Amino acid sequence: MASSRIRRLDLPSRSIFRKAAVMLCSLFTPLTLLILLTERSTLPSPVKAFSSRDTGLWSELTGSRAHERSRKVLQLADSLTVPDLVVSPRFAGKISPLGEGSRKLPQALIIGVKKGGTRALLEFLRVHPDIRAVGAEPHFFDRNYQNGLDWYRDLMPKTLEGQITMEKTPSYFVTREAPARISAMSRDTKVIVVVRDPVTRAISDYTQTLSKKPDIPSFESLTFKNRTTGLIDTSWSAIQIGIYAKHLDNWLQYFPMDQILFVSGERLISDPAGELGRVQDFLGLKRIITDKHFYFNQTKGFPCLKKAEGSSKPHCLGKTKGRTHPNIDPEVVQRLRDFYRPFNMKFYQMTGRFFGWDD
Ligand SMILES: Nc1ncnc2c1ncn2[C@@H]1O[C@H](COP(=O)(O)OS(=O)(=O)O)[C@@H](OP(=O)(O)O)[C@H]1O
Repeated sequence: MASSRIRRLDLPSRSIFRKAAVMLCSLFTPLTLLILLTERSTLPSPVKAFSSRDTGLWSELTGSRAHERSRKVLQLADSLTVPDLVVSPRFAGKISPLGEGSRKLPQALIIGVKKGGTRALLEFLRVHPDIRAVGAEPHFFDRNYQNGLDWYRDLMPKTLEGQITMEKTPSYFVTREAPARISAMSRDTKVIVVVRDPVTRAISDYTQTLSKKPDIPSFESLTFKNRTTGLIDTSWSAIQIGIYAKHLDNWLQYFPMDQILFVSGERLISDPAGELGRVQDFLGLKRIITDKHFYFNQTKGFPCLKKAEGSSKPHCLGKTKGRTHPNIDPEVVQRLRDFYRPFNMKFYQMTGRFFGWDD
């Protein structure tokens, strides 16, 4: 009797529990999916798989019907990596993992230079709770401008008031039309340029191309128009990009010097916290990223993050960052040093900062 009473009492209570469980599941499943899909990630490597330079994807995507598709690819590239579910304690209550806030056009851009250390700077900056950045390179102001500002805005992560939206595309610095276009978006845009010794930058650039096309001619033969006369081929992009003073001249037609920050690519490696301090000041942010965030990884040979954004694990940049460079004929290196010296001097004068590439 007792047992049959228990069974009678049990049946309705079990069904109530089952109903409650089903209700909870149906509530939490879409919620979890929403959280996973809403926000973006931190790790650069899968994102880089979509980089136009790496895959030639953009040439496929630039047709008129293709821009919606390309926007989706960039958004997918961002959502492919680890979702940003860990909310900084400082931000608890301010950030909503449900994706509150709105997408805004960037207020600050890392515009260059290619192989200067732009990925390291962006990854380090993303640790700051007041910075939200796109992981992939949108190439809006050079290759995708025809897609329009709404397309561009749609690529951006959602931000709350006070947060800064950022992206990095290193080719902007050498794109003639970029400063006018960025100024047309907003005259107040802050731009950051990571610069590195133009000779090592050129070798780094060549190393990247060589890794994709092992059959290209040697660095030495590409450097010269005529090896006997020693005439440098300034039309080779690896050389051209390093004439910083010339590119900067173009930017100064549209932006005052106090809206442009130059980060030393060398110091970003030897003293990341010091350079990050300057960047945070420039962006008007509290100095939250300090030397406590970095450690030097002996195996990698570079500073790495003790904790990446949205993660509790140490994080170094991927294998394509910090490659071993081929040995270049020292005479060619010297010739390049002589070639760049006057342009470097002009650049130091223009920026008011001595970068020490000509010691
Ligand atoms: N912390 C850290 N870890 C790894 N690599 C670092 C770091 N800081 C700066 N660098 C230097 O960044 C160089 C690559 O520059 P970019 O990220 O601007 O390259 S790219 O234009 O986006 O392809 C890359 O150039 P290479 O050494 O020639 O590979 C690095 O020297």
